[in-house]
Amino acid sequence: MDLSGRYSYSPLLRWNPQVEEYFIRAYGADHFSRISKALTRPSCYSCIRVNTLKTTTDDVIQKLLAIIQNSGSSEADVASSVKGRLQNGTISESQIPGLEYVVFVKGSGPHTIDYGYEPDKPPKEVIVSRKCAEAVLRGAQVYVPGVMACSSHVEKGDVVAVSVAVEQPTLDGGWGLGITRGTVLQGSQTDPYYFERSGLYIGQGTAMMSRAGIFRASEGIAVDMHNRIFQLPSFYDVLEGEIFLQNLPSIVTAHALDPQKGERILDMCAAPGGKTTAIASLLRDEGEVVAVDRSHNKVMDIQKLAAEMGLKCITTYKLDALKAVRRKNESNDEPNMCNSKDNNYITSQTSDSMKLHKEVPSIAAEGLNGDKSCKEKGRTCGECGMAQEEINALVVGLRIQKVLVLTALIESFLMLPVLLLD
Ligand SMILES: C[S@@+](CC[C@H](N)C(=O)[O-])C[C@H]1O[C@@H](n2cnc3c(N)ncnc32)[C@H](O)[C@@H]1O
Repeated sequence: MDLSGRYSYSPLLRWNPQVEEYFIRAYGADHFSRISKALTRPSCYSCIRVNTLKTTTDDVIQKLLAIIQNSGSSEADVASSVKGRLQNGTISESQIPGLEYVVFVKGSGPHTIDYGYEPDKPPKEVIVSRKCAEAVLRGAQVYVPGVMACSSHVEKGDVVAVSVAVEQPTLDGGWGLGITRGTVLQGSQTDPYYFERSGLYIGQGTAMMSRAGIFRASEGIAVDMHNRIFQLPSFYDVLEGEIFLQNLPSIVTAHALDPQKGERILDMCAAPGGKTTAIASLLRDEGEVVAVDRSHNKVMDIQKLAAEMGLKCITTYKLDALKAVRRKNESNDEPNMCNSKDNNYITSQTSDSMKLHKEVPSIAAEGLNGDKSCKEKGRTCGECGMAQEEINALVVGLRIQKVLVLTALIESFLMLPVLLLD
């Protein structure tokens, strides 16, 4: 193997043969090969949603430009400051009609990185998880939980080459990483994923902790990435509450839902609250967004984001959406199920009694039949007896669920998909 080529970023997608054949027929071989290549790269721009309840697009652009101009100028400063993160970006307002509250910051790449490879002296290395690598390719630093393995004798301040270990097929037919967190790398072919990681190096950084520190700490930056294959700005801690970094398809989702002031909208897999807060902003904080997530901590994340953005119309619930809806004639044995005389309500079936655990009123399963009369203003549905506003909540909830499915697919294509070496 040519070891100088090993320290590069040249991933190849391997498709299920049937899927590949289908796409080649649909797109033609050339087009499909370009699509496959593009899927191994991050988006070439970052997308920011401006919180128009707090500020304006122009103001955000001005502030970002000012941050660039006023940041420190010493080399160390540049590496860690916003200037360092933004200087390669071009900031522009979205030209998409209706999305004037979106700002694009252009990135650059792929860049060639000299990892200082010498035949007898491999560079010190850090292996990160795929999720961590996806974030790094979008401008993030390497945080402690993302580190899977590290060379021996890495000390704070050492320069390290960062590569990604992508999940591989397991013997039981599933997929797995197969690296024990904390593994020591020797820089030799006996290292885990040595061959698989060839061509999967995403940049070079400075270790912010020693090897022992990285695996002892529970949070914090493990590697400050100063030399990246793709340079996209990080907006961590920048203009908090005024902007939110969000993929364009997610922003479009909320836009397509067309929330109107006073509406009640249900978001059933809501954390961390990107679309929830986008919807609440479009409502101008007038109405209600019922934001549901099955994880307690993630519900707290939604609350934190809503508070940061100054949004008050968001109500959060810890709730498993899959177990949430029960039909009128189903039996109700569980003590914590809420069931009124007229309607079955969405309610969490988890048995704990966390603070967040409360019934979501007024959203009934019967709305699923989509009776058009239910949607007419001021009407009560003859079939299920629900007031119009209650049905609206569910209908809108269904609308968003449909769009969310689509978005999830688009988003997954925008992220680094499962990469396998050919
Ligand atoms: C990709 S995230 C959603 C992103 C979010 N819509 C946004 O725009 O910020 C998926 C979320 O769905 C939640 N989730 C998955 N299954 C769920 C279920 N059955 N009920 C409620 N939440 C669920 C997960 O906990 C996770 O927080």
